[in-house]
Amino acid sequence: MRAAGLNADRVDTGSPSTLPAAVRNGFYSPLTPGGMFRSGSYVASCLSDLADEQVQPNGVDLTAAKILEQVEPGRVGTDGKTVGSREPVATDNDVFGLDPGGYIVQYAETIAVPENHVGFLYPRSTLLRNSCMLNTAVWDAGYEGRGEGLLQVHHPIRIERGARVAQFVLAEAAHNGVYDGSYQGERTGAGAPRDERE
Ligand SMILES: O=c1ccn([C@H]2C[C@H](O)[C@@H](COP(=O)(O)OP(=O)(O)OP(=O)(O)O)O2)c(=O)[nH]1
Repeated sequence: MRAAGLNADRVDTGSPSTLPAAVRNGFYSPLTPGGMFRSGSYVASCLSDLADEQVQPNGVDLTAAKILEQVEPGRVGTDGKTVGSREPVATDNDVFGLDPGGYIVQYAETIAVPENHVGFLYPRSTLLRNSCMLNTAVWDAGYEGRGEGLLQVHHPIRIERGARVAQFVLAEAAHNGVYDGSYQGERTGAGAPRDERE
């Protein structure tokens, strides 16, 4: 990620020099409060377009709006990156029939990660129990958008559009600045469809 407005949250640990450099330099303290995971209702307050059944004890379930298949190579370089083009997987009666392979899932919900927090996403265990996995990255403080994940299918599966596939959780966290990267505001623009369910 890229961070805007660097605002180092240093802590005075008073730690002896035998501690790791990150602790000595004040960037991390085992005594720093934080790392506390928030309740499902708190997480729900940071998301829009939710149904009651999506709010779980420790987080909020996200639904699959669209599933895509990558058709052109992407690029990750030292000077930037590009995402290769993808094409939507067709549905049959609103069901994605997926053969083994890698797919991109676009979530229906808009997430706004509040300051002093970091987000993590986990697959619904039913995916794992069906030989599928959802791979995810870090959700930065200040990010807002409808994100994406990598769905690995190791055995054919049928996923209905709008079905719950993942759970998003929020933990309190110190951070340096807020998210200001290229994915800020993705799929939320005015004039864009409310979501991509149709
Ligand atoms: O599984 C995930 C994890 C994160 N995000 C969102 C939230 C995160 O804040 C944003 C950017 O992620 P990251 O910082 O990893 O992107 P990058 O590859 O470093 O690109 P950039 O520097 O343009 O942000 O994407 C997702 O959509 N899916």
